[in-house]
Amino acid sequence: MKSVDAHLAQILATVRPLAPLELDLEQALGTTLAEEVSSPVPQPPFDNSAMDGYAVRARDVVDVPVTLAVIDDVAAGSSELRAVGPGHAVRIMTGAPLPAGADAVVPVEWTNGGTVSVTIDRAPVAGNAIRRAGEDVQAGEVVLKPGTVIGPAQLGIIAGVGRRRVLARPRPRVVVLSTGAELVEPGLPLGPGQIWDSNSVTLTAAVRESGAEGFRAPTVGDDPAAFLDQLDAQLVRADAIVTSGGVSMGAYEPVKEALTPLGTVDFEKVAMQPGMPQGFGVVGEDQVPIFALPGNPVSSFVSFMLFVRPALAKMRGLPAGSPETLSAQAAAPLRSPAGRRSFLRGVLSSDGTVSPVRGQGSHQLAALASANALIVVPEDVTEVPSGAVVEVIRL
Ligand SMILES: Nc1nc2c(c(=O)[nH]1)N[C@H]1C(S)=C(S)[C@@H](COP(=O)(O)OP(=O)(O)OC[C@H]3O[C@@H](n4cnc5c(N)ncnc54)[C@H](O)[C@@H]3O)O[C@H]1N2
Ligand code: MOO
Repeated sequence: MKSVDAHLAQILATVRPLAPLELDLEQALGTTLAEEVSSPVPQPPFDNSAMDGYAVRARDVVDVPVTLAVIDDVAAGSSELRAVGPGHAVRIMTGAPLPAGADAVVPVEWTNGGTVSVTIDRAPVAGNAIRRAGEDVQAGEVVLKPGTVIGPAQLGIIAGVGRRRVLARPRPRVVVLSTGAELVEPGLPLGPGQIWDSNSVTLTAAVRESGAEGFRAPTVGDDPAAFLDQLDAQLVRADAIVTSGGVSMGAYEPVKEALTPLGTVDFEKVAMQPGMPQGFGVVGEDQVPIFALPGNPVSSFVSFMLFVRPALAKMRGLPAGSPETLSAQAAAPLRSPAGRRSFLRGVLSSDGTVSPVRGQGSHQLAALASANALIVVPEDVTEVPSGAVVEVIRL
């Protein structure tokens, strides 16, 4: 059997980062920056007030209370400014440019709020409540580096330095395709022998949570030709395809039957539990990566976390590898089949212990939904005593 690490290594050697595109601000959230972004001007671009109050010369407000003549009123956005001379004050709002001559701002709370003259009863130090030009960023300074994921604050600084478009790797478009004649759309009634399709819902959500765009394609039955038709139809909008079901040893395995003759997708047994049967390769003219995951609900989800998620990270231009683990103490004894790496479903507590959930079958989706971690038991370990230290992957 192929090892988990060898399977991931093959996947990561195959998938490529998506080519960067010029994206509008509206499209850039969640994408990966592929250029340096710098500010053409200092930020703030000019000295300005940090508070609503009065711009003054600090040396005029040493002995308080003192009354000064209010010679002007400046709001944020004002451009015509009168200089502050001896005995003068200018009423100023937060963000408004500091008039020449002034070297301190007195918050309105320290005054009587006058508009013709103002009485100030607390002395400011020079520089009080002034935000200096360039205090955040110097002109030409780099504010974001390539490889940064653009979240809300990063998008904000891109806009804040005046950019409308940015060069970034887009979020991969991933089509999720469930197969199985027994599958019924959630919300519709079940007939005999049928179950509701949960895998495509889980996997599409997992795609989105991995920073990619997930599209849930219509489910196909057990017919390899119908599967290939659906695949063909979906390939036009896909940077990657994830399928579920139809990859094991049964009489009707549409994914395996349809893809094996192409010669570009391998179906193998990977030494893990759950998730042993795995298909991976490329399809179509553009050599789109395809992940043919096993149909058991827990198996497909665990496979996604171990193989698809790192691949999506690589496609996004981010560091990619095995999921991060942390150490925890097993709160109960654990069992694992010899020669396979187990990913048991567990609940990780804040006290650093992890308890396996009841129901470790690869069909037990409700048990998975009650877990917040996968407990990793190595290939050469079959029993873990209670209290032993184990590695866990947070879900
Ligand atoms: N003789 C063998 N039988 C099986 C083997 C084996 O090595 N030899 N491997 C087992 C393992 S391990 C797994 S995992 C499954 C994988 O099966 P398939 O990928 O072919 O998946 P299906 O047979 O289509 O379905 C398996 C199971 O999962 C349910 N399922 C499928 N799709 C969905 C969906 N979208 N939503 C919810 N549930 C789904 C399906 O009804 C089956 O119960 O094979 C074992 N058998
Ligand atoms: O390996 Mo299968 O994925 O256990 O259920």
